[in-house]
Amino acid sequence: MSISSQEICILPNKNNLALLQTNGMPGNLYNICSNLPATPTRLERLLRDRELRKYSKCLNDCEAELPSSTQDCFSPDLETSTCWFNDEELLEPVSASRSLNDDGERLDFRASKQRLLVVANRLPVSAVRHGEDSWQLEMSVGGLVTALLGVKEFDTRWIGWAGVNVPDEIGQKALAKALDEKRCIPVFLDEEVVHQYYNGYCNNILWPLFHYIGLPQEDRLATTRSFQSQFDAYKKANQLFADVVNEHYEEGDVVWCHDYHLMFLPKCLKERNSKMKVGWFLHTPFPSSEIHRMLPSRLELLRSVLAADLVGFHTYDYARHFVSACTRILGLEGTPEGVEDQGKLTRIAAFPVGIDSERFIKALELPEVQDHMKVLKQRFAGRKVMLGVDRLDMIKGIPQKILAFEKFLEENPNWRNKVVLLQIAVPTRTDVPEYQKLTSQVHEIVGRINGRFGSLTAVPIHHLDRSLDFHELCALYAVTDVALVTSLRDGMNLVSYEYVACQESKKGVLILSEFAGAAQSLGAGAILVNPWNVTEVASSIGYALNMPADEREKRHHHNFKHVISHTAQEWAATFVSELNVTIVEAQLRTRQIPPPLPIEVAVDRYSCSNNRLLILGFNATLTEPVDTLGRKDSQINEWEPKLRPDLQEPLRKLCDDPKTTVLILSGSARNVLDDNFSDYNLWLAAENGMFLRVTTGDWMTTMPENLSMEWVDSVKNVFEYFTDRTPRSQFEVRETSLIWNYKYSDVEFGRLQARDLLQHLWTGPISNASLDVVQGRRSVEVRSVAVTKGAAIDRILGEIVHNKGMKEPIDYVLCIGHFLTKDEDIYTFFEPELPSEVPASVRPQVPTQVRTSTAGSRAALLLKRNSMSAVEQNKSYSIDGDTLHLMVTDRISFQEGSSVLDLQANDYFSCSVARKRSNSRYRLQSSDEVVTLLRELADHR
Ligand SMILES: O=P(O)(O)OC[C@H]1O[C@H](O[C@H]2O[C@H](CO)[C@@H](O)[C@H](O)[C@H]2O)[C@H](O)[C@@H](O)[C@@H]1O
Ligand SMILES: O=c1ccn([C@@H]2O[C@H](COP(=O)(O)OP(=O)(O)O)[C@@H](O)[C@H]2O)c(=O)[nH]1
Repeated sequence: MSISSQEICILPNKNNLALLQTNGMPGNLYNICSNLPATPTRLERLLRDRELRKYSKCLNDCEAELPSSTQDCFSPDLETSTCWFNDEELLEPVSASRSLNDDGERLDFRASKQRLLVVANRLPVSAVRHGEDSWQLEMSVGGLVTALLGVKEFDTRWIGWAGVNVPDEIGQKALAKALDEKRCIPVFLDEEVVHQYYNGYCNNILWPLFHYIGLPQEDRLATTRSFQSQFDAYKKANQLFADVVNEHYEEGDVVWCHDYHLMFLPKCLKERNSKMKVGWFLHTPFPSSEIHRMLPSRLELLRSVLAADLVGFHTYDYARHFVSACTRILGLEGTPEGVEDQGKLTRIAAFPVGIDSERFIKALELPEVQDHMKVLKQRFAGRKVMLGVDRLDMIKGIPQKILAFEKFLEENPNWRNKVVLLQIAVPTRTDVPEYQKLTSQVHEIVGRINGRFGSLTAVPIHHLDRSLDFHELCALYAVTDVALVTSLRDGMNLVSYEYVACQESKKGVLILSEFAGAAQSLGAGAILVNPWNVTEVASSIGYALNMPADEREKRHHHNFKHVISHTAQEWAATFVSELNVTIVEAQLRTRQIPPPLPIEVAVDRYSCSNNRLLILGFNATLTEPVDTLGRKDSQINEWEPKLRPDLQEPLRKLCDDPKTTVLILSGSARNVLDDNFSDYNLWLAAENGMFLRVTTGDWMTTMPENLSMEWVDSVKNVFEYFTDRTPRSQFEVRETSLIWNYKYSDVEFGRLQARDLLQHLWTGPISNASLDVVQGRRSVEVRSVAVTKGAAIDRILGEIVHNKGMKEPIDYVLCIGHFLTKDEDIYTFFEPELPSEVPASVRPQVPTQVRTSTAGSRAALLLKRNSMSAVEQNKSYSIDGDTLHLMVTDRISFQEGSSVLDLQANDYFSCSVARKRSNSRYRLQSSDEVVTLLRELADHR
């Protein structure tokens, strides 16, 4: 067969090949291409990845059909790579993705597969020892193994625990060698660690909690006492996993950590190598933050997971719960993208797992499976068969299922000899007491019901306490009439997927718990039930058994389509692709994060200068950070920001230094600045610079004359409405702006209300006004477009220069603040490297490194040192109540060769405080660092 077959896929020709290559594909698909013409959006990148995956799969499919003679002509070294496990053998060779172009030239598209290190507590095989250095490997059972066995697109190695204690070196070496053939790498855990980490912390604490069973109740004191040692063992075990990963890691590898056993792993890995690409996926539900809050180690676990680049869950609900836990418990910012902490974004998303459906569908044709099917059909001839396949775990709701079946038999005597329930209950975690109790409980119920409804020749429930092999399982899935999945909570539940995959001919009915993740994907075709409602489950059994063929067909068709298109391969490829994209995005984003302020340099330049200007923001710069988590009732009274007590002394020293001018530039109202700074010798600029005073003088306004404030009343109405409806929110009416603040309210409710409030504003009072709506972290502010700190600064400077009678140009500027983006124009105002827009005719002559103004409105900066009268001539005053109005016009005459600002590039320090992204040159993490900085400056006169 020729491979140019267009029905199968679009094969590369010279043109689209060129396109792939210019995009850096596929050879360097996962490396950042610094010379990309334009940065594609995430969607574009993901779509491109998806296309490439389809494309590469297509090439593989085409190749599988190549005549051997065609295959032979490819170079043999391309054939050596091996791929991930297949069903029985675990390993199979992988072929290269190759093709011919239109001109018959051979193209090799098998980009070397990306190396993937899968790290999970359990390896896909469990080891059984047969002698000092002899091991037998058996497949492990569980959804995680099933899901990951379907992953074939990568050059994968699996790192995990082999489920056995191997204390001796000979045994360890022999096991490592046996596993190596299966591309598995063991992590050796000693018995005590396993007991405390796996049986204890993982399966007795995290597992029940994540499935809403809560923390152990019975022996509360013992659990409380052992909690810390179990958590210590958990961390130790995670570190052991990290050590093995580090040993095998190669640059560029993707490290994919799995499940609740390894929540600490992302942190361990990133601490050692921050460049490692780390993803973490949870196979269980992530519960509501109200449940997660109960965990004594709640903070540490969340923080460790957030060290990953990408965090994945089966469903949107679990992802939502996780984000909510991070906002409520850690006080971090949840965004549609994920969770942000100090500028670092951890992407959070849903990636519903699937199965390798083809494996199941093909297996049905195998003679062994056909034989099993025949035996089963004969064995249960004349009866309908219902199937349950679960690990014997309390989350699976096996007792509830059996009780519902009992109720059905009770209420439907006509069905008593006509239906049977086959329940496969695979023993699991048998060392944990809760699981041992469950086994006896289930046996007891089954015995009672069989005694009640059984006869000499038949029983209604066939209960098996063991696992089945793959062929037996497929046969069971194929011949049964109804599958009954009644999990009380379940991350996904792959049994339901497998059942659907095997029912193409019989079109059996799936009864599925609404508390399984699978309900979100198979809910349309399944009968959804609340497993706690035994009556509902019993009647659903009746409905399923009596369902007409056409309805069964429709329902099955719906689900079958989903199962064959949402496969394990697709799941893994999407996750890894998203992880790669996330890394690219993070690198693009870090470009917007300024570097930390080099405090020593800032201090050094300060001490070398003669006329310094310090511009300090107030809120979150000179105040204590708001502790959103430890909100105490008393704090609600502290709406007004307060200067940090530890800043009083350094600030006083700075203000009293004749070589230093301090300007507090804040959005706050005048009275707030008066209350905090009246005793200092400095300048106050309130309401974003619209009001100005030196503390020895009166307030004056720098407001532009034509500033319209007609909108205030209508915006006030909207703010009042939302304040009434949002507990602990508050609004403030300033003279030039209105601000609604919800920093003490419930974060999520506050954010919802803010969204709603914006809608009201945009569609109502401000729709035609020349206003800006500025969204802060926990606030919404409305102000006139003309009101910004950068717009006010030239007028302020003019007044300061004049008032102080400065004889020397300002040769050092430090401008620090937790400013809104709108106000960051203050940083650019002083930026020496910006091109000048001042007309050449009026531009003064300045040394080359010295800044020149960027706009005519910055005229005050360019005042001739000795002609302060120029300011005088262009200034007018008027008095309105207690406010002195200061009007500075731009009609200032310049003289060549001098300036009030003689600022070299390295004497200018713009610095954002506690902002994730900023246009400032530098950043400080919090006001604590501001304290350090100001103390240092104060000590250098
Ligand atoms: O290895 P064990 O401790 O005996 O437990 C077996 C596995 O159980 C859990 O599986 C989950 O993963 C499935 C696939 O994503 C999902 O469908 C199911 O709902 C989950 O319960 C556990 O998360 C795994 O770590 C265990 O290996
Ligand atoms: O005798 C058995 C019973 C179950 N399974 C497999 O165990 C997995 C169970 O996954 P599921 O997601 O339903 O639940 P989990 O056990 O992971 O909680 C499925 O892939 C089953 O095919 C198996 O291999 N042999």
